[in-house]
Amino acid sequence: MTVTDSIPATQDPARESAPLLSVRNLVQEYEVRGPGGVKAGVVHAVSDVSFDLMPGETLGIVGETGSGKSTLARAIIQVERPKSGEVHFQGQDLVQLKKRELKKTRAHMQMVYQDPFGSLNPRWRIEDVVEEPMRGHTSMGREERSTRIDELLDVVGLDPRAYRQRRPLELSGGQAQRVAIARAIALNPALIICDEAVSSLDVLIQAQVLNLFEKLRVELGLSYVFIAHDLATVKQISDRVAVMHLGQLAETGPAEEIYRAPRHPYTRALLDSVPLLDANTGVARRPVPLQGEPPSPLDPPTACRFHTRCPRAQAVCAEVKPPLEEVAPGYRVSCHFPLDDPDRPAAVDRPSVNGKAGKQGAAATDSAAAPAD
Ligand SMILES: Nc1ncnc2c1ncn2[C@@H]1O[C@H](COP(=O)(O)OP(=O)(O)OP(=O)(O)O)[C@@H](O)[C@H]1O
Repeated sequence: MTVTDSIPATQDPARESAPLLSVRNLVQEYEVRGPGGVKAGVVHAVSDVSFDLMPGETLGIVGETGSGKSTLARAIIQVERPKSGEVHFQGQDLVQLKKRELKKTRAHMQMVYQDPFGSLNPRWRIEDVVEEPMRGHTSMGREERSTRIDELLDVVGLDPRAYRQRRPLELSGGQAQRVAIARAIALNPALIICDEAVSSLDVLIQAQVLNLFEKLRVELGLSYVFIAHDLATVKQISDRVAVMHLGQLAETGPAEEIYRAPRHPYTRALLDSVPLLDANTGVARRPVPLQGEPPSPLDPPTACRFHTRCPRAQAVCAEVKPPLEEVAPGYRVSCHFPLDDPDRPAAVDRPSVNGKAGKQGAAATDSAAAPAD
Protein backbone atom coordinates (compact mmCIF):
# COMPACT_ATOMS: atom_id res chain seq x y z
CA MET A 1 0.00 0.00 0.00
CA THR A 2 1.41 3.40 -0.86
CA VAL A 3 0.41 6.94 -0.22
CA THR A 4 -0.77 8.56 -3.44
CA ASP A 5 1.09 11.62 -4.60
CA SER A 6 -1.54 14.22 -3.96
CA ILE A 7 1.36 16.54 -3.28
CA PRO A 8 4.35 16.69 -5.63
CA ALA A 9 7.18 14.48 -4.45
CA THR A 10 10.04 16.43 -2.94
CA GLN A 11 12.91 14.37 -4.27
CA ASP A 12 14.49 15.39 -7.52
CA PRO A 13 16.13 12.38 -9.23
CA ALA A 14 19.04 14.63 -10.27
CA ARG A 15 19.82 15.06 -6.58
CA GLU A 16 19.73 11.35 -5.81
CA SER A 17 23.50 11.08 -5.53
CA ALA A 18 23.89 14.33 -3.60
CA PRO A 19 23.30 14.48 0.13
CA LEU A 20 19.75 15.28 1.13
CA LEU A 21 21.05 16.99 4.24
CA SER A 22 24.49 18.49 4.78
CA VAL A 23 25.26 19.85 8.20
CA ARG A 24 28.42 21.92 8.37
CA ASN A 25 30.24 23.24 11.44
CA LEU A 26 27.02 23.53 13.39
CA VAL A 27 27.32 25.29 16.74
CA GLN A 28 24.63 25.82 19.36
CA GLU A 29 25.26 27.44 22.70
CA TYR A 30 22.99 28.56 25.50
CA GLU A 31 23.75 31.39 27.87
CA VAL A 32 23.10 30.52 31.47
CA ARG A 33 22.15 33.41 33.73
CA GLY A 34 22.45 33.54 37.47
CA PRO A 35 20.68 35.74 40.04
CA GLY A 36 19.78 39.17 38.72
CA GLY A 37 20.12 37.94 35.14
CA VAL A 38 23.91 38.04 35.31
CA LYS A 39 25.58 35.82 32.72
CA ALA A 40 26.91 32.81 34.58
CA GLY A 41 28.31 30.83 31.67
CA VAL A 42 27.70 29.26 28.28
CA VAL A 43 26.48 25.71 27.66
CA HIS A 44 28.39 24.31 24.69
CA ALA A 45 25.57 22.03 23.60
CA VAL A 46 26.65 21.42 19.97
CA SER A 47 30.17 22.30 18.87
CA ASP A 48 31.29 22.20 15.27
CA VAL A 49 29.21 19.23 14.07
CA SER A 50 29.31 18.24 10.39
CA PHE A 51 27.77 15.28 8.57
CA ASP A 52 25.86 14.30 5.44
CA LEU A 53 22.68 12.29 5.05
CA MET A 54 22.00 10.63 1.70
CA PRO A 55 18.50 10.19 0.24
CA GLY A 56 16.83 7.07 1.57
CA GLU A 57 19.38 6.70 4.34
CA THR A 58 18.83 6.36 8.09
CA LEU A 59 21.47 8.01 10.23
CA GLY A 60 21.32 7.03 13.89
CA ILE A 61 22.63 9.49 16.46
CA VAL A 62 23.67 8.08 19.81
CA GLY A 63 25.39 9.45 22.87
CA GLU A 64 24.97 9.83 26.60
CA THR A 65 22.30 12.05 28.04
CA GLY A 66 23.24 15.69 27.57
CA SER A 67 25.56 14.98 24.64
CA GLY A 68 23.58 17.38 22.44
CA LYS A 69 21.42 15.04 20.34
CA SER A 70 18.13 16.92 20.78
CA THR A 71 19.83 20.29 20.45
CA LEU A 72 21.31 19.11 17.16
CA ALA A 73 17.84 18.02 15.96
CA ARG A 74 16.31 21.38 16.89
CA ALA A 75 19.11 23.26 15.16
CA ILE A 76 18.74 21.16 11.99
CA ILE A 77 15.02 21.73 11.72
CA GLN A 78 15.51 25.36 12.81
CA VAL A 79 12.98 25.37 15.60
CA GLU A 80 15.95 26.94 17.35
CA ARG A 81 18.34 28.93 15.19
CA PRO A 82 21.91 27.70 15.62
CA LYS A 83 24.62 30.10 16.77
CA SER A 84 26.61 29.37 13.61
CA GLY A 85 27.09 26.80 10.88
CA GLU A 86 25.16 25.63 7.85
CA VAL A 87 22.28 23.22 7.31
CA HIS A 88 21.88 22.48 3.62
CA PHE A 89 18.64 20.68 2.87
CA GLN A 90 17.57 19.97 -0.70
CA GLY A 91 20.07 22.53 -1.91
CA GLN A 92 19.14 25.39 0.44
CA ASP A 93 20.96 26.59 3.53
CA LEU A 94 18.13 26.67 6.07
CA VAL A 95 20.15 28.90 8.38
CA GLN A 96 19.95 31.69 5.80
CA LEU A 97 16.20 31.38 5.19
CA LYS A 98 13.70 33.87 6.56
CA LYS A 99 10.85 32.58 8.71
CA ARG A 100 8.33 32.50 5.87
CA GLU A 101 10.66 30.63 3.48
CA LEU A 102 11.51 28.25 6.26
CA LYS A 103 7.84 27.40 6.72
CA LYS A 104 7.77 26.00 3.18
CA THR A 105 10.76 23.73 3.79
CA ARG A 106 9.12 22.41 6.96
CA ALA A 107 6.69 20.59 4.69
CA HIS A 108 9.61 18.48 3.51
CA MET A 109 11.27 17.99 6.88
CA GLN A 110 9.26 16.76 9.84
CA MET A 111 9.94 15.74 13.37
CA VAL A 112 8.56 12.88 15.46
CA TYR A 113 9.03 13.30 19.20
CA GLN A 114 9.28 10.97 22.15
CA ASP A 115 5.90 11.80 23.69
CA PRO A 116 3.19 11.49 21.04
CA PHE A 117 0.56 12.88 23.42
CA GLY A 118 2.65 16.00 23.90
CA SER A 119 2.61 16.71 20.17
CA LEU A 120 -1.11 15.99 19.56
CA ASN A 121 -3.74 18.48 20.64
CA PRO A 122 -5.91 16.50 23.10
CA ARG A 123 -9.08 18.36 22.11
CA TRP A 124 -8.82 17.57 18.40
CA ARG A 125 -10.14 14.48 16.68
CA ILE A 126 -7.54 12.32 14.99
CA GLU A 127 -8.81 13.41 11.58
CA ASP A 128 -8.19 17.07 12.52
CA VAL A 129 -4.71 16.28 13.79
CA VAL A 130 -3.76 14.55 10.54
CA GLU A 131 -5.50 17.13 8.36
CA GLU A 132 -3.91 20.22 9.88
CA PRO A 133 -0.63 20.26 7.90
CA MET A 134 -2.63 19.93 4.66
CA ARG A 135 -4.71 22.98 5.56
CA GLY A 136 -1.62 25.05 6.27
CA HIS A 137 0.59 23.94 3.41
CA THR A 138 -1.58 22.88 0.46
CA SER A 139 -4.54 24.05 -1.59
CA MET A 140 -6.23 20.64 -1.32
CA GLY A 141 -10.01 20.78 -1.12
CA ARG A 142 -12.02 19.30 1.75
CA GLU A 143 -12.82 16.04 -0.01
CA GLU A 144 -9.27 15.55 -1.18
CA ARG A 145 -8.01 16.12 2.35
CA SER A 146 -10.54 13.65 3.69
CA THR A 147 -9.41 10.96 1.25
CA ARG A 148 -5.84 11.68 2.21
CA ILE A 149 -6.61 11.29 5.92
CA ASP A 150 -7.96 7.80 5.20
CA GLU A 151 -4.86 6.94 3.18
CA LEU A 152 -2.50 8.19 5.84
CA LEU A 153 -4.22 6.37 8.70
CA ASP A 154 -4.31 3.26 6.58
CA VAL A 155 -0.62 3.47 5.78
CA VAL A 156 0.36 3.75 9.46
CA GLY A 157 -1.79 0.74 10.30
CA LEU A 158 -4.86 2.42 11.83
CA ASP A 159 -8.32 1.66 10.44
CA PRO A 160 -9.72 5.08 9.46
CA ARG A 161 -13.29 4.05 10.30
CA ALA A 162 -12.26 3.15 13.83
CA TYR A 163 -9.85 6.03 14.51
CA ARG A 164 -10.84 9.19 12.61
CA GLN A 165 -13.31 10.37 15.22
CA ARG A 166 -11.30 9.47 18.29
CA ARG A 167 -9.26 11.90 20.35
CA PRO A 168 -5.61 11.38 21.30
CA LEU A 169 -6.31 10.46 24.91
CA GLU A 170 -8.48 7.54 23.76
CA LEU A 171 -5.40 5.96 22.15
CA SER A 172 -2.56 3.81 23.46
CA GLY A 173 0.99 5.17 23.23
CA GLY A 174 1.72 3.13 20.12
CA GLN A 175 -1.50 4.23 18.39
CA ALA A 176 -0.81 7.87 19.28
CA GLN A 177 2.70 7.60 17.85
CA ARG A 178 1.21 6.15 14.63
CA VAL A 179 -1.06 9.20 14.43
CA ALA A 180 1.95 11.49 14.96
CA ILE A 181 3.70 9.63 12.14
CA ALA A 182 0.63 9.93 9.85
CA ARG A 183 0.68 13.66 10.48
CA ALA A 184 4.43 13.83 9.87
CA ILE A 185 4.14 12.15 6.46
CA ALA A 186 1.00 14.05 5.40
CA LEU A 187 2.96 16.42 3.15
CA ASN A 188 5.26 13.77 1.66
CA PRO A 189 8.40 14.91 3.48
CA ALA A 190 11.82 13.79 2.33
CA LEU A 191 13.25 13.73 5.84
CA ILE A 192 11.92 12.80 9.25
CA ILE A 193 13.91 13.52 12.37
CA CYS A 194 12.95 11.10 15.11
CA ASP A 195 13.93 12.27 18.58
CA GLU A 196 13.60 9.28 20.91
CA ALA A 197 10.49 8.40 18.88
CA VAL A 198 10.09 4.89 20.32
CA SER A 199 11.68 5.38 23.74
CA SER A 200 8.42 5.77 25.64
CA LEU A 201 6.84 2.65 24.10
CA ASP A 202 6.79 -0.96 25.33
CA VAL A 203 9.39 -3.18 23.72
CA LEU A 204 6.86 -5.00 21.53
CA ILE A 205 5.27 -1.74 20.35
CA GLN A 206 8.74 -0.29 19.78
CA ALA A 207 9.46 -3.10 17.35
CA GLN A 208 6.18 -2.50 15.52
CA VAL A 209 6.81 1.23 15.19
CA LEU A 210 10.39 0.61 14.02
CA ASN A 211 8.98 -1.72 11.37
CA LEU A 212 6.56 1.02 10.36
CA PHE A 213 9.44 3.50 9.99
CA GLU A 214 11.29 0.99 7.83
CA LYS A 215 8.20 0.32 5.70
CA LEU A 216 7.71 4.05 5.14
CA ARG A 217 11.37 4.46 4.24
CA VAL A 218 11.03 1.88 1.50
CA GLU A 219 7.58 2.90 0.24
CA LEU A 220 7.93 6.66 0.46
CA GLY A 221 11.68 7.02 -0.10
CA LEU A 222 12.07 8.69 3.28
CA SER A 223 15.34 9.49 5.00
CA TYR A 224 15.68 9.57 8.76
CA VAL A 225 17.86 11.12 11.39
CA PHE A 226 17.10 8.74 14.21
CA ILE A 227 18.12 9.98 17.64
CA ALA A 228 18.04 7.61 20.59
CA HIS A 229 20.02 6.86 23.70
CA ASP A 230 19.20 3.18 23.28
CA LEU A 231 22.06 1.62 21.33
CA ALA A 232 20.15 -1.53 20.36
CA THR A 233 17.31 0.47 18.81
CA VAL A 234 19.70 2.62 16.80
CA LYS A 235 21.58 -0.46 15.65
CA GLN A 236 18.38 -2.04 14.41
CA ILE A 237 17.22 0.84 12.25
CA SER A 238 20.34 2.71 11.10
CA ASP A 239 22.43 2.44 7.96
CA ARG A 240 25.01 4.74 9.45
CA VAL A 241 25.61 5.95 12.98
CA ALA A 242 27.03 9.17 14.40
CA VAL A 243 28.27 8.99 17.97
CA MET A 244 28.00 12.24 19.93
CA HIS A 245 30.03 13.10 22.98
CA LEU A 246 29.61 16.38 24.80
CA GLY A 247 28.40 18.27 21.77
CA GLN A 248 30.91 16.85 19.32
CA LEU A 249 30.98 13.90 16.93
CA ALA A 250 33.30 11.18 18.17
CA GLU A 251 32.86 9.05 15.06
CA THR A 252 30.53 8.34 12.17
CA GLY A 253 30.37 5.28 9.99
CA PRO A 254 28.37 2.28 8.81
CA ALA A 255 26.22 1.00 11.67
CA GLU A 256 27.44 -2.56 11.31
CA GLU A 257 31.11 -1.51 11.53
CA ILE A 258 30.64 0.87 14.44
CA TYR A 259 28.87 -1.77 16.51
CA ARG A 260 31.26 -4.55 15.52
CA ALA A 261 34.51 -2.65 15.94
CA PRO A 262 34.27 0.98 17.01
CA ARG A 263 37.41 3.05 16.50
CA HIS A 264 36.74 5.72 19.12
CA PRO A 265 37.42 4.78 22.77
CA TYR A 266 34.22 6.62 23.79
CA THR A 267 32.08 4.45 21.51
CA ARG A 268 33.84 1.35 22.80
CA ALA A 269 33.08 2.41 26.37
CA LEU A 270 29.49 3.27 25.46
CA LEU A 271 28.95 -0.14 23.84
CA ASP A 272 30.63 -1.89 26.76
CA SER A 273 28.29 -0.13 29.18
CA VAL A 274 25.19 -1.94 27.91
CA PRO A 275 24.49 -5.68 27.68
CA LEU A 276 24.53 -5.90 23.87
CA LEU A 277 25.36 -9.14 22.13
CA ASP A 278 29.02 -9.22 21.16
CA ALA A 279 29.06 -9.02 17.37
CA ASN A 280 32.14 -11.26 17.19
CA THR A 281 31.08 -14.04 19.54
CA GLY A 282 27.27 -13.70 19.60
CA VAL A 283 27.46 -13.88 23.38
CA ALA A 284 25.92 -11.24 25.67
CA ARG A 285 28.72 -9.24 27.27
CA ARG A 286 28.67 -8.23 30.87
CA PRO A 287 28.19 -4.46 30.90
CA VAL A 288 31.10 -2.34 32.13
CA PRO A 289 29.81 1.04 33.32
CA LEU A 290 31.33 4.06 31.64
CA GLN A 291 33.78 5.49 34.16
CA GLY A 292 33.31 8.94 35.64
CA GLU A 293 30.69 11.61 35.20
CA PRO A 294 30.54 13.36 31.85
CA PRO A 295 32.29 16.73 32.19
CA SER A 296 30.08 19.81 32.31
CA PRO A 297 29.13 21.31 28.96
CA LEU A 298 29.53 24.66 30.73
CA ASP A 299 33.26 24.03 30.91
CA PRO A 300 34.13 21.17 28.56
CA PRO A 301 37.67 19.78 28.56
CA THR A 302 40.05 21.33 26.07
CA ALA A 303 40.89 19.69 22.73
CA CYS A 304 39.42 16.16 22.79
CA ARG A 305 36.52 16.45 25.21
CA PHE A 306 36.79 12.76 26.11
CA HIS A 307 40.41 12.94 27.25
CA THR A 308 39.60 13.24 30.96
CA ARG A 309 37.84 9.85 30.83
CA CYS A 310 39.80 8.14 28.10
CA PRO A 311 42.10 5.19 28.85
CA ARG A 312 44.19 5.95 25.77
CA ALA A 313 44.66 9.67 26.38
CA GLN A 314 48.05 11.28 26.14
CA ALA A 315 49.24 14.87 26.48
CA VAL A 316 48.33 15.75 22.91
CA CYS A 317 44.69 14.88 23.55
CA ALA A 318 44.39 17.82 25.97
CA GLU A 319 46.23 20.15 23.64
CA VAL A 320 45.10 19.48 20.08
CA LYS A 321 41.53 18.83 19.02
CA PRO A 322 41.57 15.70 16.86
CA PRO A 323 39.90 16.34 13.49
CA LEU A 324 37.05 14.09 12.37
CA GLU A 325 39.23 12.21 9.90
CA GLU A 326 38.30 9.55 7.36
CA VAL A 327 40.04 6.32 8.39
CA ALA A 328 38.15 4.07 5.96
CA PRO A 329 35.66 4.78 3.20
CA GLY A 330 32.66 6.43 4.85
CA TYR A 331 34.14 6.05 8.32
CA ARG A 332 35.38 9.11 10.25
CA VAL A 333 36.90 9.26 13.69
CA SER A 334 37.91 12.17 15.88
CA CYS A 335 40.70 10.58 17.92
CA HIS A 336 44.50 10.84 18.07
CA PHE A 337 44.75 7.18 19.09
CA PRO A 338 41.84 5.34 17.48
CA LEU A 339 41.32 1.62 17.81
CA ASP A 340 42.75 0.93 14.42
CA ASP A 341 42.32 -2.75 13.72
CA PRO A 342 38.67 -3.47 13.03
CA ASP A 343 39.20 -7.21 12.65
CA ARG A 344 40.99 -7.64 15.92
CA PRO A 345 39.72 -10.38 18.26
CA ALA A 346 37.69 -8.33 20.72
CA ALA A 347 38.88 -10.15 23.84
CA VAL A 348 42.56 -9.68 23.04
CA ASP A 349 43.04 -6.04 22.38
CA ARG A 350 40.02 -4.11 23.46
CA PRO A 351 41.19 -1.36 25.81
CA SER A 352 39.39 -1.41 29.12
CA VAL A 353 37.63 1.78 30.11
CA ASN A 354 39.03 1.79 33.60
CA GLY A 355 42.58 0.79 33.09
CA LYS A 356 45.31 0.41 30.53
CA ALA A 357 44.92 0.19 26.82
CA GLY A 358 45.03 -3.25 25.28
CA LYS A 359 47.65 -4.83 23.05
CA GLN A 360 46.99 -3.04 19.83
CA GLY A 361 47.05 0.39 21.36
CA ALA A 362 50.84 0.43 21.36
CA ALA A 363 51.07 4.19 21.35
CA ALA A 364 48.75 4.49 24.27
CA THR A 365 49.55 1.41 26.32
CA ASP A 366 52.27 2.78 28.52
CA SER A 367 50.87 6.13 29.35
CA ALA A 368 47.19 5.30 29.51
CA ALA A 369 46.56 6.15 33.11
CA ALA A 370 43.16 5.63 34.66
CA PRO A 371 41.14 8.83 34.44
CA ALA A 372 41.28 11.09 37.47
CA ASP A 373 37.51 10.93 37.95
N1 LIG B 1 17.38 25.72 26.31
C1 LIG B 1 18.50 25.35 26.94
N2 LIG B 1 19.13 26.20 27.80
C2 LIG B 1 20.26 25.83 28.43
N3 LIG B 1 20.86 24.63 28.27
C3 LIG B 1 20.27 23.75 27.45
C4 LIG B 1 19.07 24.05 26.73
N4 LIG B 1 18.73 22.98 25.99
C5 LIG B 1 19.68 22.04 26.22
N5 LIG B 1 20.60 22.50 27.10
C6 LIG B 1 21.80 21.81 27.55
O1 LIG B 1 22.52 21.41 26.41
C7 LIG B 1 23.14 20.15 26.61
C8 LIG B 1 22.68 19.18 25.54
O2 LIG B 1 21.31 18.89 25.79
P1 LIG B 1 20.46 17.92 24.83
O3 LIG B 1 19.08 17.86 25.38
O4 LIG B 1 20.62 18.36 23.44
O5 LIG B 1 21.19 16.53 25.03
P2 LIG B 1 20.66 15.07 24.63
O6 LIG B 1 21.84 14.32 24.14
O7 LIG B 1 19.50 15.20 23.72
O8 LIG B 1 20.21 14.50 26.03
P3 LIG B 1 19.02 13.47 26.37
O9 LIG B 1 19.42 12.14 25.78
O10 LIG B 1 18.97 13.47 27.85
O11 LIG B 1 17.78 14.04 25.74
C9 LIG B 1 22.75 19.72 28.02
O12 LIG B 1 23.79 20.09 28.89
C10 LIG B 1 21.50 20.51 28.30
O13 LIG B 1 21.35 20.74 29.68
